[in-house]
Amino acid sequence: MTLYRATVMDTPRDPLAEGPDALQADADAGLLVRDGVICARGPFAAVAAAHPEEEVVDLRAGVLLPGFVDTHVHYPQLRIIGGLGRPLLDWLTTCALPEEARLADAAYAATVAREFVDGVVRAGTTTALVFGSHFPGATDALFAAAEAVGLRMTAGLVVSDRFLPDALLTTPDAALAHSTALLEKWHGRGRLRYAITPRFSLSTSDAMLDACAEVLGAREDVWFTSHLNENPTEIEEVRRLFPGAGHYLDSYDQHGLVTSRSVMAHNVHPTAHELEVLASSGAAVAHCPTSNSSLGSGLFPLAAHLDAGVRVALGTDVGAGSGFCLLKEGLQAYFVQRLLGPHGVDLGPAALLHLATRAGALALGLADEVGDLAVGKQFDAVWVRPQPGTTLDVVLRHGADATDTLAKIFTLGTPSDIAVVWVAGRAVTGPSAPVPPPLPLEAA
Ligand SMILES: Nc1nc2[nH]cnc2c(=O)[nH]1
Ligand SMILES: [Zn+2]
Repeated sequence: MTLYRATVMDTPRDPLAEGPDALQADADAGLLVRDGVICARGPFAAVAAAHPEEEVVDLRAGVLLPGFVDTHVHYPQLRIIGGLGRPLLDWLTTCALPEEARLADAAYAATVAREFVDGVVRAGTTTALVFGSHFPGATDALFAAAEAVGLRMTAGLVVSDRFLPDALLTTPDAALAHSTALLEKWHGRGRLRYAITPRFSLSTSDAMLDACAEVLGAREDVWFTSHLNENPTEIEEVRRLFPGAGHYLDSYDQHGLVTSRSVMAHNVHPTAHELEVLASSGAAVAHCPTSNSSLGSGLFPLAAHLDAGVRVALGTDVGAGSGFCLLKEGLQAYFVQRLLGPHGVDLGPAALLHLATRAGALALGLADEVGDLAVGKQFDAVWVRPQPGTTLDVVLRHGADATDTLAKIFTLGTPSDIAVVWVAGRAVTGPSAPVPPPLPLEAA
């Protein structure tokens, strides 16, 4: 067993529903971890007195937070982060899809998979819902890389049968066969799960969405993810392609793909009826604010989602998003709501922490295991410990209170301020993390 001594902050209750007091902030707390699970939490002196023989890890020089949960990120897009200045469909054609085609090369895909998982955990993400590749071998490499590092990951083969370059297309039969094979190999293995992943309605026929529904229907515990209502031109095209659908969400819903195990990315331009359907089905929305800002997709109507009772969490949407760190997404979510003026939601630091952690765990059906640092949860955690002398280090020493400290972490924090990341009690970054084999200098 290990006894961690730290300032601990988490949000087992929802500050958006209950107000900023829902922030749980414990100065000089003791967290006792056995077999990766938190088995005691309280004032350090009390926990230490009850367990005098345990090894103590002193983390008082920083702040301990729950591991971040990224509910929307694309593995094949790591190397094209930074493609600024284009709207969605132009960006896809120019930046994303040519790079995604390169993952046909198994060696290239394996290298990118390792770079991706490494980048994700270094940013403090311990749980992620990941868009895989259009290629089964490359998606297999992603699962293997996540397993090697220990990332808690839900992912799947991305499937499409129209609109994209030929190299990225498949048929409904092949999609069914390859998805099923990957699902059978990886779903439920350690911390890995499978998600059915049609790219978006624009690139999938009704027959392909039927194939997706067949895989989803075969298992109770498999997940579904796709894109929704991101950009006005995209929405118009979907309307044209699915004349029988009442709206964009309906193009999925008509195939039984909108359930409490569905996570829909973006939803920047929803109709009232779509919000009703999302709420009544229990589906969640992955809000990706740096992506929405970079592509000029729009200002996310968070208030409308919350008023309708739709579950919302955060996603980085790399490579349209600007990096893997949920701290930056939290800050950008805050900015977007500010820019909405009276229509924006007042996102305080506690709400940002909730969106970056427990809200994601709830969206992924994992809130009994992760998302906060309560007794009984997995020890998935990040230790925010900036290098001495950095601006974050300086301002953290002058935080007025816990909320102010958290505000400073979201405002200034970057992956380089995250000193250690644990998944299920095991360090996956930091000094005691296993050293992965070196990457080749040049991709094959
Ligand atoms: N942001 C984003 N939207 C998409 N819609 C379909 N594919 C994508 C993608 O790769 N990124
Ligand atoms: Zn996306």
